[in-house]
Amino acid sequence: MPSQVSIHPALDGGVKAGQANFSGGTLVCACTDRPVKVAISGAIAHNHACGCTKCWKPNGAAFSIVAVTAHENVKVLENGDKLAVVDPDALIQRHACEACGVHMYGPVERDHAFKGLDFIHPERFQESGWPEPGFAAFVSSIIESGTPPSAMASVRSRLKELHLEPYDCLNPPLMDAIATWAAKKAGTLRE
Ligand SMILES: N[C@@H](CCC(=O)N[C@@H](CSCO)C(=O)NCC(=O)O)C(=O)O
Ligand SMILES: [Zn+2]
Ligand SMILES: [Zn+2]
Repeated sequence: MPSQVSIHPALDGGVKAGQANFSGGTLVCACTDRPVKVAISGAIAHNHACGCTKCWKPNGAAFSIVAVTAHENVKVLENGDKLAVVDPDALIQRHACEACGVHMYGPVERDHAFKGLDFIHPERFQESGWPEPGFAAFVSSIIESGTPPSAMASVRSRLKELHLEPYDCLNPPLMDAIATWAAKKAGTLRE
């Protein structure tokens, strides 16, 4: 039954619409003692559910909720000494709280279409109203974290029911942006 498949605790009851004019807030990790706090002073974009193994997910979630914001919007407010980069070789330099594991922000500093953007998890905002996820990315990747392949039809069906169109990479606008950047860099596209 599609409705029995769990996607993420914040989405399973239906995707709650956010506010289009949301202009940031404070991200807080899961620690009760000395929580890490990060200010986001601007809009977020491209919010999506992500099934990849690299994004932080709460316990029991098959998908993360992840969006981007401009790097200049990100400022560590409190307890930044608890942060460490999860994988220094990754494109996204995910800064995680070493005590609770929550990823607080992940800048892209490498020469890439996403350079200058930071990946963040809007569900960690202490404020409500963040724009809801609009699609599901890296859906097939949930198999890599243990979802049986036989469950994938139900998962995709449930994502569609939640109006989160499933893609096995990013959605077409983001894939087009990556390809456009690559083509311009290679000199095959000049417009
Ligand atoms: N199958 C792999 C996919 C990992 C992956 O490529 N993740 C994407 C999406 S993260 C948010 O949308 C990505 O861009 N990763 C770059 C990075 O992690 O630095 C898996 O599941 O591990
Ligand atoms: Zn923490
Ligand atoms: Zn991901």
